[in-house]
Amino acid sequence: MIEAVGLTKRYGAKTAVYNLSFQVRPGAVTGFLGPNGSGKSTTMRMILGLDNPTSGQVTIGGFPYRKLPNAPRQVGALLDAKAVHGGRHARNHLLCLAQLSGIPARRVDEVLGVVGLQDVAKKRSKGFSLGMGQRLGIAAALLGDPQVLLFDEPVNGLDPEGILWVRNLMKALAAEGRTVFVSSHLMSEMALTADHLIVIGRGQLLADQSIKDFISHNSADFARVRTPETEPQQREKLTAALTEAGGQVLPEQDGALRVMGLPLPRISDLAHSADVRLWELSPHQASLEEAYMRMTQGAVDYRSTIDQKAGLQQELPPGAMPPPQLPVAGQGQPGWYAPPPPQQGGQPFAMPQGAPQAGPYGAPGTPGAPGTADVNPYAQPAPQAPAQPPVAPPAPAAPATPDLTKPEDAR
Ligand SMILES: Nc1ncnc2c1ncn2[C@@H]1O[C@H](COP(=O)(O)OP(=O)(O)OP(=O)(O)O)[C@@H](O)[C@H]1O
Repeated sequence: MIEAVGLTKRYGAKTAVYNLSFQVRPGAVTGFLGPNGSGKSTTMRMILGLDNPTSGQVTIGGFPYRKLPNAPRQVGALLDAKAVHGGRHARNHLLCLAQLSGIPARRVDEVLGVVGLQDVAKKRSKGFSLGMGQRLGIAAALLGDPQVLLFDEPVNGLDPEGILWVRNLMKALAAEGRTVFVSSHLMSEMALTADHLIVIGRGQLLADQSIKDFISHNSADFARVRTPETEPQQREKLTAALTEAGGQVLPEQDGALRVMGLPLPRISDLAHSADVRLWELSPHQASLEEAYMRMTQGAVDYRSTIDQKAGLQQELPPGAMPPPQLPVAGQGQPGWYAPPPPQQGGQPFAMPQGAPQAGPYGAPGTPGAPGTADVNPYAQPAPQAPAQPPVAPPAPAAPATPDLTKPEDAR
């Protein structure tokens, strides 16, 4: 198990990671998510003893990495696939790593087979594609047959077959009881691979929960309902009936209705009672991407502000009208990319603040832990922190978090 307690890392004036506490358990794939620059790689480097925390600590199986007996046999990692001596053959590269750790040479050929590089084992890695480099990095991580594995963006540059292979590999490693901690920006892939998520924003913990809970706490499922287009009054009648029954009804661009807060059978019954015919009644489940975008939208540091097509557009002659924009399904609607929270007053952005509290999975809190006495560089006068930040109970909406919508310098 990997355990971080009050982990903080500063680079000069820059706080890359702040007071991060979490556990990564064996037997599951734990996804590590966060926007660019949120501190994922820094956290992974501290786990691997490549960077020293400014305060707090992180241990693997109870030991800081540098104190782990025979660490390469216990922990394998892929941090930067390009960190390879390009002039060396793939096999020689792995052989060097194996010899440094007392791993027998036959294991090198084994892992080359596992990652599918056996045919290019004698080729210099500087000629490798991005995907081949990733495979070589994964081979290096597997070399010591470790119980704990860390992968920073392992599917970066892999083709669909490679992505599927990595997904199955991660799951298989976890199924063998290993601890698998993997970062990725590919939400669709993470949704298929990870069992549990740790999400950070600007170096701080935003969520530590199962994928299922993460999606349900940060997005809302809804039903799409369509009435006959030829009879608009039916749509009005149904909207009134659903609203009266406590549903939230939003018009979709194609004329359908998006209904939240009512189960499908109830919608069907209400339509029947109102004598409204339905052409469509379908369930829509929120995706991990929607939930993630919703949770992290206030913690994104790097966002394009410029319409990249602007410079390509020709100026219109005086008096001319621009051509009509083709509608994009759902775009501009409330909930596009950021569906409403599951319950009014939910606190999907709640982050740990205030008094030390119980850690995830009932781990002890961090009173007196190194780092907790630090001044939070992001702190603003904030109301009561939730008792269990990642899974905030319904409460009157309140900004329990620092204002992450402002750039750090402006706070
Ligand atoms: N050695 C360093 N010196 C100074 N600042 C650093 C250093 N390493 C990281 N940082 C800063 O710390 C912050 C976190 O960086 P980090 O690379 O950990 O983020 P990340 O979540 O891995 O980002 P990405 O998703 O883009 O890979 C960034 O603002 C980065 O500029």
